[in-house]
Amino acid sequence: MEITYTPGRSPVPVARLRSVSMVFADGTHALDDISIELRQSEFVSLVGPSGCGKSTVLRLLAGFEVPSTGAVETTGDTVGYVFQEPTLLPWRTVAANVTLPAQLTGLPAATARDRAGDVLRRVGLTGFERHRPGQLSGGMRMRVSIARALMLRPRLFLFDEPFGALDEITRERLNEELSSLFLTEPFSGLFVTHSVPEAVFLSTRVLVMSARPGRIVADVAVPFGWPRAPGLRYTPEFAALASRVSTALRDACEVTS
Ligand SMILES: Nc1ncnc2c1ncn2[C@@H]1O[C@H](COP(=O)(O)OP(=O)(O)OP(=O)(O)O)[C@@H](O)[C@H]1O
Repeated sequence: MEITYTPGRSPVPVARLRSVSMVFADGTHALDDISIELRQSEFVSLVGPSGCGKSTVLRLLAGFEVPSTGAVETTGDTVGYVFQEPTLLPWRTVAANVTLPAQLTGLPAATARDRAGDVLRRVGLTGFERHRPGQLSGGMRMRVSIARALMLRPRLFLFDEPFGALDEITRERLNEELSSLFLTEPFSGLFVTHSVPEAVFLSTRVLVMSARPGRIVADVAVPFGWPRAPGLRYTPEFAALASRVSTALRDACEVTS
């Protein structure tokens, strides 16, 4: 595999939250003075207790929400968003689901077809173009969802716990595929997960959030090289780093509970 850059080493910011607090209309205080910077070619995971505001961070970066105080800054480039549910249209084929964003943005049909073939190949779904979502496994449906997001060539890719509902083996395989994709596509990723091993395996950096209202309580660099072999998970270095993240997470839960 050809790596065209050094993951995590660029100083160029692609997205920032600056001292952001978020209080919803019903008074729920979701985020408290949170600052996050995501740089080019970084893949950052966000872990934290349930309800601490992880999805809110993604929604702010996507522009779906406006902060109560503070600033959200992005480059304005295309954003890809992958949700926990694949959210596919059941009556459309795989190819027709994947080309939907291209249709909605007015990409010429021939370009969309070519690009769909390319992104489906990248997620290992060549040959399934004519299948409907109901004929696919959960992991395959999630691959379609990722392929659909790739269609618009996002520079900023936001993942809201996309593999949480999958079995362990499928999840690990998709982690490996996503990490390969990260090396060949020019996006910066912010990945929400409840799984510490998943966060460490995928990331150049892991951010740990406190319980609500969410704050960043730890910023752990992941120094492992790329590409990442599946066996990395069984090394003492991996276990030590996962343990650091888990400890920070446990401390974060205990401080506020
Ligand atoms: N539109 C909204 N109005 C009111 N409260 C909201 C709204 N959206 C989210 N919240 C609340 O804000 C808090 C943070 O929600 P968020 O979904 O960001 O947490 P999360 O860390 O992603 O949770 P989980 O890990 O369980 O998915 C929660 O208490 C949630 O109930």
